[in-house]
Amino acid sequence: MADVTIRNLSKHYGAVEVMSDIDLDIRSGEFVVFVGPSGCGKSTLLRMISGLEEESGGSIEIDGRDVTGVEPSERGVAMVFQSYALYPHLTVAENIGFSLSLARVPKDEMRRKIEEAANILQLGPLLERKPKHLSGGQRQRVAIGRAIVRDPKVFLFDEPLSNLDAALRTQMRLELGELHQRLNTTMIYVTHDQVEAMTMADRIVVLNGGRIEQVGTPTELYRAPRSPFVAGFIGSPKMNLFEGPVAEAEGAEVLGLRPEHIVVDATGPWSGDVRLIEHLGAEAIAHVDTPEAGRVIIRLDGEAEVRTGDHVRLTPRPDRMHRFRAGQRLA
Ligand SMILES: Nc1ncnc2c1ncn2[C@@H]1O[C@H](COP(=O)(O)OP(=O)(O)OP(=O)(O)O)[C@@H](O)[C@H]1O
Repeated sequence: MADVTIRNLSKHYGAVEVMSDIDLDIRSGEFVVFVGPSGCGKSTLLRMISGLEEESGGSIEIDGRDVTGVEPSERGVAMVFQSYALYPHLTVAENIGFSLSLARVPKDEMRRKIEEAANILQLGPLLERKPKHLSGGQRQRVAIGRAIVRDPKVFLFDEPLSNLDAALRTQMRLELGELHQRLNTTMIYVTHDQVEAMTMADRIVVLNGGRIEQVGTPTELYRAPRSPFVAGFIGSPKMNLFEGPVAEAEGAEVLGLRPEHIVVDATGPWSGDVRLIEHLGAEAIAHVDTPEAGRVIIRLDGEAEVRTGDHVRLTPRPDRMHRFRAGQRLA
């Protein structure tokens, strides 16, 4: 368990600054997810916390100790990579225990730690297998086991589920959530997938262009996105964003409505043609062309009697309207 405190952190490669002004307080035991589009800097930030990437400016504290410039192995962190990075010639047990054998941990203790990790991750029966005889999900568990035996103060995950199929990803999300509850250790997790962020995080850090856009719980980001960028990035399907009124001095407003806040209603003020419906079972997503607001996406009950080609009337819920100006949320 450890706090992670980041102050004024920056990173440049030569003359190119890819990250700046990063201030972040991660609390002990929190599950924090860094999310953002490709190239926003989430891996760079994680790698700076791990020590794999050198900080260009600012500081990082882990558990009250300034680790800026400290070697990765001395920071008390363990990282799990997307690629698993397992040794093909070693068994599951040897892979999990690799760092312990390097550290010359006594055999008994090593065996106990490997078994403990294997139990948590349900790898017990597979300990003597080589990685090539494991499924993708099992390999990822071995990579996590290797992190667990190191007893880190902070776990760092870099897109660990990206190579798994959709069903397995969902299952591993749950398993990681349970692992976090069980170990109660600070975990920092990088993903470009906002669904992963929403389902797993205690708090989400949204990054954009090397800066933090917003930090908050999934509900906070969903209910009160601070910028049109966060509004469009968090939530699936995306929030509908429209051009709003233009005030002479302040410029144009951007208005936003979530798909569930535009409802089909025979007396609604908007009208539109349904161009496409995506049926998801319990709900359906309709894409509707309206003269009033252009193409809007709405969320329907799965049993709603709406079909492609239908003409519908819609009511936007004014109480759920988000308003932004100059990239910032208006009260
Ligand atoms: N060694 C490097 N030299 C120059 N620029 C780099 C280097 N490594 C990363 N960058 C740049 O830094 C920025 C952040 O990269 P980073 O890998 O952290 O993004 P990311 O958000 O993790 O993206 P992705 O989801 O695609 O992995 C990018 O613009 C990238 O091109």
